[in-house]
Amino acid sequence: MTTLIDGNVHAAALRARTKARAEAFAAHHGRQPRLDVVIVGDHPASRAYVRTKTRMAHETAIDGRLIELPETVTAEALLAEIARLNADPTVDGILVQLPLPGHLDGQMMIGAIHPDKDVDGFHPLNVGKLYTATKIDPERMLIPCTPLGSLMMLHDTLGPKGLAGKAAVVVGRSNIVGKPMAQLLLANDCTVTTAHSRTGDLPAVCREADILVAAVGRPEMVRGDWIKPGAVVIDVGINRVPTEDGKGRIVGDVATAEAMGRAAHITPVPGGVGKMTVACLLHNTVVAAQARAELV
Ligand SMILES: NC(=O)C1=CN([C@@H]2O[C@H](COP(=O)(O)OP(=O)(O)OC[C@H]3O[C@@H](n4cnc5c(N)ncnc54)[C@H](OP(=O)(O)O)[C@@H]3O)[C@@H](O)[C@H]2O)C=CC1
Ligand SMILES: Nc1nc(=O)c2c([nH]1)NC[C@@H]1CN(c3ccc(C(=O)N[C@@H](CCC(=O)O)C(=O)O)cc3)C=[N+]21
Ligand SMILES: [Mg+2]
Repeated sequence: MTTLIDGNVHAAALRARTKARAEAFAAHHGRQPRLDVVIVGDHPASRAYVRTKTRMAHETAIDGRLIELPETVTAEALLAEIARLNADPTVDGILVQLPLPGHLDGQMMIGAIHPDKDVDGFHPLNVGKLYTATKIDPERMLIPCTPLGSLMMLHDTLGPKGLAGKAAVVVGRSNIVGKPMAQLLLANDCTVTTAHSRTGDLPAVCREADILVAAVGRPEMVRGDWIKPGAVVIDVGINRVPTEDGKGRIVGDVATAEAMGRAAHITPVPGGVGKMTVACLLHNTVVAAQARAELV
């Protein structure tokens, strides 16, 4: 028997707790926590994601704003926009949607965001804190949203001590998902393997995993027989694949139908990790707002 880990349920619970905190913040400070999302260009999928983020913010008593810049914006103009948001005391969280157009350096833009407002947890200072922390505390650190959401679902599924000693395999080593995910699992006492495109015999590596996280960006690459019976599978992938009716549909990086009956628990796509990513972004916004309010 395989159970689905319902991202909608987990995300709704986290958003409810976050909303209560956001309302308490507003009652105390006379303004809502504020999140500014910067999007460059008009890639349709990116547009859809950022709209979800600002809509969910409003439903969570957070002042979510969208700043839309043209595809042709210069690095200087984008840096000036980030500097303006850094200097505005009513802005608690800044997110620059990635990827950026080719003429802009994403790492440079992330480095320009004030670390206290870096609700993605991508700034080198926050990355360094995550890397060196002996205790992961999502109340005191800005942790990348997708790995944090995945970790929260693992905690809820396996129990607070349920990760210790488990063999965890993360497929993918990006700075936004794979690497911070491996770091969180390590901090939770898993024995962690990070696999990537140069890994030899990836199916054999995956078969060792008690906890398998797929963050690759290849539709249904992880087959059912790569999954150790009884494993917990976190499917981070969001892949749009064509369908006969021309509308297309979203699938993950795991062949979910094949995993059924093999995995103990698996996150569906859609309705899994993605929902927690957005909820964690709102959580981080309130954490950032509270931390900044303590500073003044
Ligand atoms: N649900 C959510 O909230 C989110 C979902 N996503 C989705 O997660 C997926 C991964 O995103 P992201 O980390 O940004 O992607 P990247 O493209 O930045 O990284 C993909 C990683 O997968 C590895 N990889 C690629 N092909 C293979 C292969 N054949 N075998 C083994 N490893 C491989 C790459 O290895 P190498 O380093 O060697 O090139 C790389 O490390 C995407 O589908 C993305 O849309 C992303 C963010 C949030
Ligand atoms: N600076 C930055 N921070 C990010 O966190 C960031 C980013 N850039 N660039 C793109 C990726 C991708 N990402 C997702 C967020 C929500 C869903 C999501 O809500 N998914 C839903 C719906 C999926 C759908 O229907 O498209 C689900 O999985 O159920 C997915 C993916 C955040 N990212
Ligand atoms: Mg994120």
